[in-house]
Amino acid sequence: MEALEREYTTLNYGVRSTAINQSSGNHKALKERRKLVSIFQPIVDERRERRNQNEPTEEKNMTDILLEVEDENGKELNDEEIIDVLVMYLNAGHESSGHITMWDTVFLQENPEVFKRAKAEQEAIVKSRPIDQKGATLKEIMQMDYLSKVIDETLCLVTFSFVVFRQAKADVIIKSYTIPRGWKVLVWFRPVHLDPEIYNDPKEFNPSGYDDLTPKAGTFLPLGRGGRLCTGNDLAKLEMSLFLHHLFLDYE
Ligand code: HEM
Repeated sequence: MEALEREYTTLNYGVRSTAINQSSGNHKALKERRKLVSIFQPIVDERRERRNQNEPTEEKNMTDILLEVEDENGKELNDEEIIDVLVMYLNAGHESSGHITMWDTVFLQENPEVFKRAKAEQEAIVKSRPIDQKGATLKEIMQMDYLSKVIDETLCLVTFSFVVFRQAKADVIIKSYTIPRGWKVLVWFRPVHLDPEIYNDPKEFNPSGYDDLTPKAGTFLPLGRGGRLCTGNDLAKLEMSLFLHHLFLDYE
């Protein structure tokens, strides 16, 4: 696991950098990616072999499912495609929520009033819980209104995925500038979240700012938008809520 984390760290440093030369972050990231592929390949080989031999597996995992899927013409994924999905999911699903949770704890520590209010909400939820209930339920998580705002504010302030890549499918005109069809575009999310015309005091950590706010389309982007919206957005929020729920209740 530690070795995987090291490879991912280098990959992440270079993933949004420009391919300038052999010592650039981008070049190193591609090198680390090849290492990750070589870590995943034997896993895919082993699972494929089991499948070919019809060997029962104790537990079906994501690799097994990816080996099974077919498109509308019955075409299966090849090894490269399967490994691509595995590399991407581990990265997208692990680093991001861990990072934001870390920032949640930092902002909560720096803002004792917010901490107090968020803790009180959790304590109230637990108070009205049946005595024999173990752990938080989904219904309770839906009631964590203030905690949800704490997480949204952290997501916004940090904007972990600060930029995404797109390619213009047609000529696009924005404020008299033309982005020609086929051009690659970097879409910067962070300046949107830090724009004082959209958010009051955007650099302040203020979860209550969401009390009466219905963000206008395209102004809340920490989890992306449109067809490529983060597939793990609900899972990420669930993970972060559960972590903070236990942090508030079990630690001083
Ligand atoms: C706080 C946590 C997270 C943040 C901030 C985050 C952010 C994002 C953003 C901004 C995108 C859009 C990228 C783009 O438009 O090109 C994205 C896509 C994606 N995320 Fe997340 N994510 C988080 C957690 C997760 C988790 C937990 C998973 C999976 C378990 C996940 C899986 C994915 C996948 C698969 C995509 C690609 C979707 C596609 O291109 O169709 N993410 N994420």
